[in-house]
Amino acid sequence: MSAIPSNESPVEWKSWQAEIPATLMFIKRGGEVLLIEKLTGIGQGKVNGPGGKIDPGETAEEAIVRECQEELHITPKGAVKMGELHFAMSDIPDIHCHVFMATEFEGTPTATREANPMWTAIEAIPYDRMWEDDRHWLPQMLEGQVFTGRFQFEGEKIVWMDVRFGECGRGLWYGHS
Ligand SMILES: Nc1nc2c([nH]c(=O)n2[C@H]2C[C@H](O)[C@@H](COP(=O)(O)OP(=O)(O)OP(=O)(O)O)O2)c(=O)[nH]1
Repeated sequence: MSAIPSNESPVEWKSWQAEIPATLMFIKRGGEVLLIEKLTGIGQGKVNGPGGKIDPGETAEEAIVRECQEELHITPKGAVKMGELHFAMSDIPDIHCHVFMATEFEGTPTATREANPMWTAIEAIPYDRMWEDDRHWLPQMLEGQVFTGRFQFEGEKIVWMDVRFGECGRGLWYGHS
Protein backbone atom coordinates (compact mmCIF):
# COMPACT_ATOMS: atom_id res chain seq x y z
CA MET A 1 0.00 0.00 0.00
CA SER A 2 1.17 3.53 -0.65
CA ALA A 3 -0.37 6.92 -0.11
CA ILE A 4 0.67 10.50 -0.92
CA PRO A 5 0.07 12.48 1.14
CA SER A 6 -0.87 10.31 4.11
CA ASN A 7 -3.87 12.43 5.15
CA GLU A 8 -7.58 11.64 4.96
CA SER A 9 -9.05 11.90 1.49
CA PRO A 10 -11.51 14.78 1.07
CA VAL A 11 -13.46 12.50 -1.29
CA GLU A 12 -16.33 10.57 0.34
CA TRP A 13 -15.21 7.30 -1.27
CA LYS A 14 -17.87 5.17 0.39
CA SER A 15 -20.65 6.77 -1.65
CA TRP A 16 -18.47 7.82 -4.57
CA GLN A 17 -19.77 6.84 -8.02
CA ALA A 18 -17.89 7.51 -11.23
CA GLU A 19 -19.68 9.16 -14.13
CA ILE A 20 -17.60 7.36 -16.75
CA PRO A 21 -16.98 3.57 -16.80
CA ALA A 22 -13.88 2.79 -18.83
CA THR A 23 -11.34 0.09 -19.70
CA LEU A 24 -7.62 -0.36 -20.32
CA MET A 25 -5.67 -3.26 -21.86
CA PHE A 26 -2.00 -4.18 -21.51
CA ILE A 27 -0.84 -6.95 -23.87
CA LYS A 28 2.45 -8.59 -22.88
CA ARG A 29 4.80 -10.35 -25.30
CA GLY A 30 8.05 -11.59 -23.80
CA GLY A 31 9.66 -8.65 -22.05
CA GLU A 32 7.54 -6.13 -23.94
CA VAL A 33 4.15 -4.52 -23.53
CA LEU A 34 1.94 -3.02 -26.24
CA LEU A 35 1.38 0.66 -25.44
CA ILE A 36 -0.16 3.39 -27.56
CA GLU A 37 0.43 7.01 -28.22
CA LYS A 38 -3.11 8.23 -27.62
CA LEU A 39 -4.28 10.59 -30.32
CA THR A 40 -7.87 11.33 -29.22
CA GLY A 41 -10.08 11.45 -26.12
CA ILE A 42 -9.19 11.83 -22.44
CA GLY A 43 -5.40 11.74 -22.06
CA GLN A 44 -4.77 12.69 -25.69
CA GLY A 45 -1.02 13.02 -26.27
CA LYS A 46 -0.11 10.64 -23.46
CA VAL A 47 1.28 7.12 -23.67
CA ASN A 48 -1.19 4.55 -22.33
CA GLY A 49 -2.63 1.13 -22.98
CA PRO A 50 -5.45 0.89 -25.53
CA GLY A 51 -8.91 1.38 -24.04
CA GLY A 52 -11.78 3.79 -23.67
CA LYS A 53 -15.26 4.34 -22.36
CA ILE A 54 -17.71 1.46 -21.90
CA ASP A 55 -20.76 1.96 -24.09
CA PRO A 56 -24.27 1.57 -22.60
CA GLY A 57 -25.25 -2.12 -22.48
CA GLU A 58 -21.67 -3.35 -22.90
CA THR A 59 -19.69 -5.34 -20.36
CA ALA A 60 -16.14 -4.23 -19.57
CA GLU A 61 -14.86 -7.36 -21.34
CA GLU A 62 -16.83 -6.53 -24.50
CA ALA A 63 -15.74 -2.90 -24.36
CA ILE A 64 -12.01 -3.63 -24.13
CA VAL A 65 -12.16 -6.01 -27.11
CA ARG A 66 -14.03 -3.35 -29.14
CA GLU A 67 -11.57 -0.62 -28.16
CA CYS A 68 -8.55 -2.76 -29.16
CA GLN A 69 -10.22 -3.47 -32.50
CA GLU A 70 -11.04 0.20 -33.09
CA GLU A 71 -7.75 1.66 -31.90
CA LEU A 72 -5.23 -0.95 -33.13
CA HIS A 73 -7.14 -3.42 -35.36
CA ILE A 74 -6.31 -6.29 -33.00
CA THR A 75 -8.49 -8.70 -31.00
CA PRO A 76 -7.09 -9.64 -27.58
CA LYS A 77 -7.66 -13.27 -26.53
CA GLY A 78 -8.07 -14.56 -22.99
CA ALA A 79 -8.10 -11.15 -21.33
CA VAL A 80 -7.75 -11.32 -17.55
CA LYS A 81 -9.14 -8.62 -15.28
CA MET A 82 -6.23 -7.38 -13.16
CA GLY A 83 -7.38 -4.22 -11.51
CA GLU A 84 -9.76 -1.39 -10.87
CA LEU A 85 -8.88 2.28 -10.91
CA HIS A 86 -11.09 4.90 -9.30
CA PHE A 87 -10.32 8.44 -10.39
CA ALA A 88 -11.87 11.45 -8.63
CA MET A 89 -11.04 14.25 -11.03
CA SER A 90 -11.22 18.04 -10.65
CA ASP A 91 -11.87 19.22 -14.18
CA ILE A 92 -13.29 16.21 -16.05
CA PRO A 93 -15.93 13.66 -14.99
CA ASP A 94 -14.87 10.97 -12.48
CA ILE A 95 -13.79 7.67 -14.03
CA HIS A 96 -13.98 4.00 -12.97
CA CYS A 97 -11.56 2.00 -15.08
CA HIS A 98 -11.33 -1.79 -15.42
CA VAL A 99 -7.79 -2.89 -16.25
CA PHE A 100 -7.06 -6.06 -18.24
CA MET A 101 -3.97 -7.96 -19.28
CA ALA A 102 -3.56 -10.50 -22.11
CA THR A 103 -0.70 -12.37 -23.71
CA GLU A 104 -2.44 -13.36 -26.94
CA PHE A 105 -4.18 -11.46 -29.70
CA GLU A 106 -5.19 -11.76 -33.33
CA GLY A 107 -4.24 -9.25 -35.99
CA THR A 108 -1.36 -6.84 -36.42
CA PRO A 109 -1.19 -3.71 -34.27
CA THR A 110 -1.88 -0.94 -36.76
CA ALA A 111 -1.82 2.85 -36.41
CA THR A 112 -5.28 4.44 -36.58
CA ARG A 113 -6.65 7.96 -36.13
CA GLU A 114 -6.99 7.13 -32.42
CA ALA A 115 -3.65 5.49 -31.61
CA ASN A 116 -0.08 4.72 -32.65
CA PRO A 117 1.04 1.29 -31.41
CA MET A 118 4.34 1.10 -29.49
CA TRP A 119 5.84 -2.25 -28.47
CA THR A 120 7.84 -1.14 -25.44
CA ALA A 121 10.40 -2.99 -23.32
CA ILE A 122 8.92 -3.26 -19.83
CA GLU A 123 12.07 -1.74 -18.31
CA ALA A 124 11.79 1.21 -20.73
CA ILE A 125 8.14 2.16 -20.13
CA PRO A 126 8.05 5.98 -20.46
CA TYR A 127 6.28 6.85 -17.20
CA ASP A 128 7.13 10.53 -17.70
CA ARG A 129 4.80 10.53 -20.76
CA MET A 130 1.96 8.73 -18.93
CA TRP A 131 -0.71 9.57 -16.36
CA GLU A 132 0.96 10.20 -13.00
CA ASP A 133 -0.79 7.27 -11.28
CA ASP A 134 0.46 4.59 -13.70
CA ARG A 135 3.89 4.22 -12.07
CA HIS A 136 2.12 3.24 -8.84
CA TRP A 137 0.38 0.11 -10.21
CA LEU A 138 1.54 -0.78 -13.74
CA PRO A 139 4.95 -2.28 -12.76
CA GLN A 140 3.34 -4.57 -10.17
CA MET A 141 0.45 -5.50 -12.49
CA LEU A 142 2.85 -6.49 -15.26
CA GLU A 143 4.44 -8.87 -12.74
CA GLY A 144 1.02 -10.45 -12.18
CA GLN A 145 -0.34 -8.65 -9.12
CA VAL A 146 -4.03 -7.72 -9.03
CA PHE A 147 -4.80 -4.36 -7.51
CA THR A 148 -7.30 -1.65 -6.66
CA GLY A 149 -6.37 2.02 -6.73
CA ARG A 150 -8.10 5.22 -5.72
CA PHE A 151 -6.69 8.53 -6.89
CA GLN A 152 -7.82 12.08 -6.40
CA PHE A 153 -6.50 14.46 -9.04
CA GLU A 154 -6.28 18.24 -9.18
CA GLY A 155 -5.89 18.80 -12.88
CA GLU A 156 -3.24 16.24 -13.85
CA LYS A 157 -1.58 16.05 -10.39
CA ILE A 158 -2.36 13.40 -7.79
CA VAL A 159 -3.31 15.01 -4.46
CA TRP A 160 -4.34 11.80 -2.67
CA MET A 161 -3.97 8.11 -3.47
CA ASP A 162 -4.36 4.63 -2.04
CA VAL A 163 -3.26 1.53 -3.97
CA ARG A 164 -3.72 -2.00 -2.65
CA PHE A 165 -2.40 -5.17 -4.19
CA GLY A 166 -3.75 -8.69 -3.90
CA GLU A 167 -7.44 -7.91 -4.46
CA CYS A 168 -9.50 -6.21 -7.08
CA GLY A 169 -12.68 -4.24 -6.40
CA ARG A 170 -14.36 -1.88 -3.99
CA GLY A 171 -15.10 -4.70 -1.56
CA LEU A 172 -11.52 -4.21 -0.41
CA TRP A 173 -12.54 -1.05 1.42
CA TYR A 174 -16.21 -1.43 2.22
CA GLY A 175 -17.11 -5.09 2.15
CA HIS A 176 -19.21 -4.75 -0.99
CA SER A 177 -18.41 -4.28 -4.66
N1 LIG B 1 -3.39 4.60 -17.54
C1 LIG B 1 -4.33 5.48 -17.25
N2 LIG B 1 -5.42 5.55 -18.05
C2 LIG B 1 -6.33 6.45 -17.72
C3 LIG B 1 -6.22 7.33 -16.64
N3 LIG B 1 -7.33 8.12 -16.62
C4 LIG B 1 -8.11 7.73 -17.67
O1 LIG B 1 -9.20 8.18 -18.01
N4 LIG B 1 -7.49 6.70 -18.34
C5 LIG B 1 -7.96 5.99 -19.51
C6 LIG B 1 -9.22 5.20 -19.32
C7 LIG B 1 -9.70 5.09 -20.76
O2 LIG B 1 -8.99 4.03 -21.40
C8 LIG B 1 -9.26 6.41 -21.37
C9 LIG B 1 -10.37 7.45 -21.40
O3 LIG B 1 -11.33 7.11 -22.33
P1 LIG B 1 -11.33 7.75 -23.81
O4 LIG B 1 -11.54 9.22 -23.70
O5 LIG B 1 -10.14 7.27 -24.55
O6 LIG B 1 -12.60 7.04 -24.34
P2 LIG B 1 -13.00 6.72 -25.84
O7 LIG B 1 -11.90 5.97 -26.55
O8 LIG B 1 -14.32 6.04 -25.73
O9 LIG B 1 -13.02 8.15 -26.43
P3 LIG B 1 -14.12 9.05 -27.08
O10 LIG B 1 -14.62 8.27 -28.25
O11 LIG B 1 -15.17 9.29 -26.01
O12 LIG B 1 -13.34 10.28 -27.42
O13 LIG B 1 -8.22 6.90 -20.56
C10 LIG B 1 -5.08 7.24 -15.83
O14 LIG B 1 -4.89 7.97 -14.87
N5 LIG B 1 -4.15 6.29 -16.17
